[in-house]
Amino acid sequence: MRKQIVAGNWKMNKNVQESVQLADEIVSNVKDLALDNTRVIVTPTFVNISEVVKVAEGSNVEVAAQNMHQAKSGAYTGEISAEMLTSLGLKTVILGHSERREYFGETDAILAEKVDAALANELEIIFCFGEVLEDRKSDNHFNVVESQIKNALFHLPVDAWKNIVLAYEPVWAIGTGETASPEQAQEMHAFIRKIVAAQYNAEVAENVSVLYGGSVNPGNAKEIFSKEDVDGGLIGGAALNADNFIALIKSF
Ligand SMILES: O=C[C@H](O)COP(=O)(O)O
Repeated sequence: MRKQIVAGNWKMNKNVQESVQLADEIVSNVKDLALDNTRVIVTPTFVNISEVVKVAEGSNVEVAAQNMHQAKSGAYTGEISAEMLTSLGLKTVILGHSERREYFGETDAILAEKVDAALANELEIIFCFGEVLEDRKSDNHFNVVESQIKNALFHLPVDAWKNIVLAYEPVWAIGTGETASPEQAQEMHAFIRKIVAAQYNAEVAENVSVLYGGSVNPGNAKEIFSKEDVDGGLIGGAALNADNFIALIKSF
């Protein structure tokens, strides 16, 4: 049975004290929840990961990274390798976020390399993709999503998929307050499962968790998460406040 996941992407927010405080509030609130089939993940910015790892140690809150470089090591000023993440005890990295694609020029080809580097280091990947508004308006959203997934992930062997989580994030819904309707999310998630099944098999498609991201908040999460093919969310703004984040975890 695939896992439900609530992952908070803190993006470039919170200094070290604020990160520790937020992590602390989340850890102490999540501690008493029965999370049989739900994973809770927080992703602080790189410089705050170590401190947040200390707070989350021994708890049911996982810490992940927002990005990594594809090279093993070397002259890549300002970058972080997969091995650096695993050396902190991390097990998961987000790749392909639309902000990385838009502001840092991450192409499908670069993302395929990052995917390979992460998996070579036994990191699980939360792989993000999603269409921009023009694609949605011109009814091109399924093609865009299919090509993003295909170009970065379909070269992988079947067994690599146990380390893949998919996150559909329509760009027009990120940080805008405008969410995809639960029906739009369900429609896309079902499509994603269909193309994964066609490329691999029904079991891979059934087992992969597919998260929705884009203006999820405590007011709309329940309805979105209740959809058959929606296995949770990748949360931005609402993950920066412990009460909101906890409410989302309780929304299944
Ligand atoms: O990674 C998270 C997404 O970009 C969603 O961000 P948001 O919840 O602020 O719209």
